[in-house]
Amino acid sequence: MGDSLNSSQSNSTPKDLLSITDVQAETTSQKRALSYANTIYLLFHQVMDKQQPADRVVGEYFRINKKHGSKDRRVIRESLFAMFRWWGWLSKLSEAQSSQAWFSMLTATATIESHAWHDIIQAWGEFSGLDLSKSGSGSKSSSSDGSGPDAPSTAFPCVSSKCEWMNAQFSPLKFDTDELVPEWFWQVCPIEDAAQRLAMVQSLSSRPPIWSRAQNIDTDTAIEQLNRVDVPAKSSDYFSDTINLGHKSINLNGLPLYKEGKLEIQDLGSQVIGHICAPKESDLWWDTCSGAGGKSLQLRSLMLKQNVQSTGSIIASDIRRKPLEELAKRAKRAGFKGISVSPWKSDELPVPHAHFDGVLVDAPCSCTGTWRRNPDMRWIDAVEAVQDKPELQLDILRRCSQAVKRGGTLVYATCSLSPLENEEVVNAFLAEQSEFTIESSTHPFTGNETEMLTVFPFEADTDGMFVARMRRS
Ligand SMILES: C[S@@+](CC[C@H](N)C(=O)[O-])C[C@H]1O[C@@H](n2cnc3c(N)ncnc32)[C@H](O)[C@@H]1O
Repeated sequence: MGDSLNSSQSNSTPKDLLSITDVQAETTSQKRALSYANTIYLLFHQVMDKQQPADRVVGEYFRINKKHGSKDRRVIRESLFAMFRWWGWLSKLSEAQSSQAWFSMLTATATIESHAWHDIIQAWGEFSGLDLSKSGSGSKSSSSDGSGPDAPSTAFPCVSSKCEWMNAQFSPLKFDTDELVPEWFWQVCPIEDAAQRLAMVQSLSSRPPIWSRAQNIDTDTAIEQLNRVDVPAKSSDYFSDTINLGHKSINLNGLPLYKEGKLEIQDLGSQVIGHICAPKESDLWWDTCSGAGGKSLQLRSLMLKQNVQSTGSIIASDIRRKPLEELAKRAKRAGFKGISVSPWKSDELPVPHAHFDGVLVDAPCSCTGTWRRNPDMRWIDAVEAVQDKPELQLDILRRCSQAVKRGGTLVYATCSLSPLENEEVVNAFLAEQSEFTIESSTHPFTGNETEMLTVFPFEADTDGMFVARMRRS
């Protein structure tokens, strides 16, 4: 049994452990491979069986199991998250319910993701009994110890080539790219065009980079400072304050720029929403579902970019107190004075009616647009995650719209890719509220002029988002 399974997992039932009676680990690599396999198995089942988000499960596991070094953490974390990305295919291998099947899944995952820990992958391959020569695999990347960044994989440049490999390797089983997301996703997020459908699967099967925003600092200066501490930061083609921080995880608290409030993590797709709000420097905005204030901070930063003496301000509200406390910390770190909080205490507005130049409703939603970062959610959630939301979304939008003053702006946004939570909610609202009309906007990534704007993840390597801007007459 792998040595990763220590006393911290003692309340796990035996069925939580991989039963390895038919595998003999002899070499050091084999022993480590076995240990990783056990840990990944345990974490995978904790996520799937208990429906707990993988991020939280992994975070908690490493908090308790401090003995893991950085390579262990990387192998376990990346293998686990990769398994959710490919679970639509791997689940077909799991039907055998044997330890060999688990090793086959680990080997297939590591191979199609071109992971760098070759000694471990080789051991998993040996335990699985797979004949990897069958499908001409053998993608290698530059780092053999798993500590460095992976070289880009030339073996599997796209999801179709990965699919071909699976079909060749595991024949007579059949694999199709559409299966990488659950069937219900296509029902509530229909895409007719085959090329777009493939692009959607391709993006949902890969991780976006870490996107951030420079605030209170010139973007080029921020990028220079980040490059000096080996963060591969670069600008984006779309917004002047956006910084792409690459794919490697970063210790933000070790970055002076972050500690000084000059760098905020915010996905580029999410940044589109602030630009569609387009607040003027002296505006008063209400961020109605602010969470920890990603958009509040962006709105304030956009005001200050127009005028450092900006007199504008933002009131942030949420039904949860903790994120509002976090927002207050972030605003303090940035030195932003114009942000205050006003929590929701009931269905009554926590702010005055007909008072704001702009109201942003970044509504609670199914979060299907964030599946690239949380690949487990597609298997934990069911279609109800989408179908349950529109009634609440329309209710929040309806109530919050009362705070918009005449001539003011109302923006509705979600990180859902489903028209049920997006266009249909906005259309239902417009049908009952004749004072509001929709305004068209330019999609920043496609250049299309459109009334309601969906940011698809494949357009600019982002999360998926939706945003619509309305005006009160
Ligand atoms: C999509 S998140 C907001 C993300 C945030 N705007 C940001 O940029 O980080 C939706 C937020 O709506 C809040 N929420 C849920 N139900 C709500 C309700 N009935 N009224 C107001 N806020 C609600 C949630 O607590 C959550 O923080």
